[in-house]
This record gives sequence, structure tokens and C-alpha cells, in this order.
Amino acid sequence: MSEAVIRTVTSPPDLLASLEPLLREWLPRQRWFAGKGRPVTGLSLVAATDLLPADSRLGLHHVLVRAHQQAAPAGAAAEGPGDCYQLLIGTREALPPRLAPALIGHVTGGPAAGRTAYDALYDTRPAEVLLEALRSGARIGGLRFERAPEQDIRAGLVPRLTTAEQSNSSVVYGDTFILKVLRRIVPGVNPDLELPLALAREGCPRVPAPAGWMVADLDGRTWVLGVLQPFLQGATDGWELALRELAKGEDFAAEARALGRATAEVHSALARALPTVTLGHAHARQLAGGMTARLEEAARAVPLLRPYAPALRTAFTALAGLAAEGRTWTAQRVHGDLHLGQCLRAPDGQWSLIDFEGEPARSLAERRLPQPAVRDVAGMLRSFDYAAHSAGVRGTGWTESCRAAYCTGYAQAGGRDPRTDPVLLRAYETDKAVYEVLYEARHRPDWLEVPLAAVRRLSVPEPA
Ligand SMILES: Nc1ncnc2c1ncn2[C@@H]1O[C@H](COP(=O)(O)OP(=O)(O)O)[C@@H](O)[C@H]1O
Ligand SMILES: O=P(O)(O)O[C@H]1O[C@H](CO)[C@@H](O[C@H]2O[C@H](CO)[C@@H](O)[C@H](O)[C@H]2O)[C@H](O)[C@H]1O
Repeated sequence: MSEAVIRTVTSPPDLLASLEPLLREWLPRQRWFAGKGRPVTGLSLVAATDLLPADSRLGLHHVLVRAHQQAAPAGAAAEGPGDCYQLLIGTREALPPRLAPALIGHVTGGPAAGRTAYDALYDTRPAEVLLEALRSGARIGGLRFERAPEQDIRAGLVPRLTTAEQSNSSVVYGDTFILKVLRRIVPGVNPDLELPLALAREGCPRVPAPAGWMVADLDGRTWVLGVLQPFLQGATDGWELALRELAKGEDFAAEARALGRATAEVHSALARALPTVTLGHAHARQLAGGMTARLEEAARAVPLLRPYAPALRTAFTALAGLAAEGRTWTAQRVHGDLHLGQCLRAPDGQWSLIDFEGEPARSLAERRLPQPAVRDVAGMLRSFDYAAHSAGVRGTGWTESCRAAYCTGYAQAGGRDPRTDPVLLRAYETDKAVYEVLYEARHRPDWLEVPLAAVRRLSVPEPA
């Protein structure tokens, strides 16, 4: 597509006003809507850019919109007055049946009256517009599309929206690239782009190197909107693979060991690429204090957690206690939300890690803090427990064998064996299980029992 087709036109405000009632109803129903459970009281426009000329048969509007909601419960993500979402809205005379799942609604007023509004990421032409903009390094209004200089992005790759249950939306282009379009966006350096770029500079092959990215420059701040990466064709994610092996009664220890090695390699590369710090007494006390505060917030929100809170708290006081005795820890940049679903195994058996966004509910500043690498290890250990629970094989030794193999692999590839620091590991596993209780209560109440079972186990003090 030529520059003449990508034009910088600000969407007319009356078009957006006419879309508002439709979006208010549609937005909270989306899987990626972060503010579930709190009614949307209004939307305000942050930015809007037309990606196709206003007179074309297909209207294509890039819209950043802020959702105002009833007061957030304690502990919910809050960055500014309301979460900001990225939307790609198409309008057509009528929707073909293949686009039925993308329907936003029928526009009754404004310049698009009589047309149908829909989520344009489901559609071929709009997805092609995004890839072309990335290929050509386009600037469209406040939107900036960048291509990594060494990356060759072929024209004409056929797009398809992925169907995975995601926090964002991803489009695969010809099985060659995958574009993650971030939905809830925040201003500032986003680890989902920052860390893969740093790892690529470091030559770490365990993470797909960004081929391009899109950002918005607004009010003197940069908002990362999307990242294009090579698509790992034929890859299976660790969660799917673990469940498959569990169903066949197969052992997963060899894969767990390989995953441990991959995690250690990524950690070493991150420690080389970005600053590390030593956590002394004050820092460690702060860390334990943060974990305790999250526990208290979660216990306020999920009554089922309350009876276990005092026992769980001891994991954090033990950590603070070690710090008081003069123990120090190295902190570095980490993945931040590592679990089996974030690990992809290519057909040649190599594991890659993806999705460096961190826990979506935490602020960007918090997600970018250096932390003990054990945090990611704890995430993976929790994930083995989730897999065993889902397959109904808890207590059979499967989880324990994966745990041991993963820690061994981690140590074999140069990481410090997590088992040599049981107090820190327990604190992080507890913190993660608490996070999961809150996550499941909000997003998947049917899964709540999985982290609650871990909470019960973690409430029983380990033999000294
Ligand atoms: N480079 C890739 N190659 C192949 N599949 C990928 C790649 N990156 C992501 N995916 C697939 O897309 C899904 C969602 O990606 P992810 O980055 O985890 O998005 P989200 O933050 O929205 O959860 C993954 O679970 C995986 O199946
Ligand atoms: O994949 P996301 O980055 O959106 O992470 C969130 O959702 C995950 C679930 O999809 C959630 O992970 C939890 O469930 C997994 C099984 O579905 C399990 O493997 C993980 O260990 C468990 O934490 C993750 O916590 C959440 O942030």
C-alpha cells in the first residue's frame, strides 16, 4: 500500500459520539477487557486516527478510548482515571457472515449512520493495512510504525486473527509473523517490547526478536500499541503439551528440565543486558511488605482466602527475618508472569519464552523493577501444579518430578538452583498463589479451587 492510501485524518468527533453507546455495551464483553465486574459509566476519547480515506467503502478508525468505571475494588489495576484501550473499528454497509463475531453494532447517527461497526482486526484488509504500515515505517497522525532494520517483512502475507483466549489480540500473517495488538495500553516503556529487544541485542535465541512495533506519541509520552514478531510455526505451548502428556500418562520431566534450562538462559541474558541490583535489608523488607499487602488485598476481595492469611503471612515474615540477619539477594529484570502457556516448543524441540508484559494488573513501574529471578521459577512451579490439578493427578508425584527436573535444568544452564534458597522460593510461590486466587476469582471462578489447594498446602509450615 502506498503512502497515499495511508492518510492522516482525524476521525470526526460526531462519528465517535455516535459509536459511544455501542462501545459502552460491547467493550465490557471482550475477553481482554481488564475492568470486569465494574459497570462502565462512560467513555472518553484519547485519540482517533483514520487509517483509510474517509470516502472508501471500508471505514477504518484507530481509536484510543478511556473507559470510566465505578470505583475500583482494592487492589485492582489503576493507572490514571480509567483504563485506556486500543480499538481498531471498521465500518461497512453490511457485515458479511464471516465477520459476524466481530459485530459491534449498527450506527444510527453521525456520518456513518446506517453502517455497521465491527472489530476490524477480524478482517483481512484492516490487518493488511497494519502490516503495510509496519513494513513501510509509516507515520499516521500520532501513530508511528517501526521496523527493525535487519528484518525483512515480505508484502502480501495473508492475515488471520488468532482464536486463543488472550489478554490482548494477535494477528498471524502467513504463518511468518505474529502481531500482538495490545488492548489495555499504558504510557511508558513497555516490557513486552523492551525485554525482547534487549534479549535480541544480546543474541539470546530463546525469545522471538521483535521485527516491528507500533507506538502512539501523545502528550509527549510514548504508548506501545503492538509488537510484530516471527511466528514460531508448528510450535506447541507448554500448557497444551503438559496436558497432552498427562492424558497419555507420560512423564514430563525431560521437558521440564529443558524448560528450566531455557529459563536460566533467558535470565542470564537479561542480567547481562540490563542493570542488576543487590537487595539489602531495606529492599527485602519492602519486598516482603509488598507481598503481605497483596495478600491482605486478596483476602479482602476473596473471603475463601481469609482463614489461611495468617499462616501464609509467615512466608513473608521469614523472608524479612533473613534480610534482618544480613542476607542479600541479587535482583534483575525478569519475565514477571512466567507459566507453561508462555513457553512455546518448536517442532525441533527448542523452547522459546514469550509475552514479557508481566502481570497485567501491576503498574508498569512495578513490572519493570529488578527482582530476584526466583520469581519466574516460582511461576513455573505453580504452573506444573496447575497442570496436574487440571488433569486430576495431584498427589501422584507428577508435580514433584517436574519441579525437581525444572530446578535441575535451571541449575545446569548456569542459574542458581532455586532449592538452595527455600525461604525466598516459598515466599514467591506463596505470592504467586495469592495472585492466582485473585486472578481466578475475577476471571475464571471455576478455577479458583486450583490456587486455593496450593494455598492450603502452603499454609502448613514445612518441616524445619
Ligand atoms: N512468536 C510466536 N509464535 C507462535 N505463536 C505465538 C507467538 N507469540 C504468541 N503466540 C501465540 O499467541 C498466544 C498469545 O500470545 P501472548 O503474547 O501470550 O499474548 P497475551 O499477552 O495476549 O496473552 C500464545 O499463547 C501463543 O499461542
Ligand atoms: O496469559 P496471561 O499473561 O494473560 O496470564 C494470566 O492468565 C493466565 C491464565 O490464562 C494465568 O495463569 C494461570 O493459569 C494457567 C493455566 O491456565 C497456569 O498455567 C498458570 O500457572 C496460572 O498462573 C496467569 O496467572 C495470568 O496472569
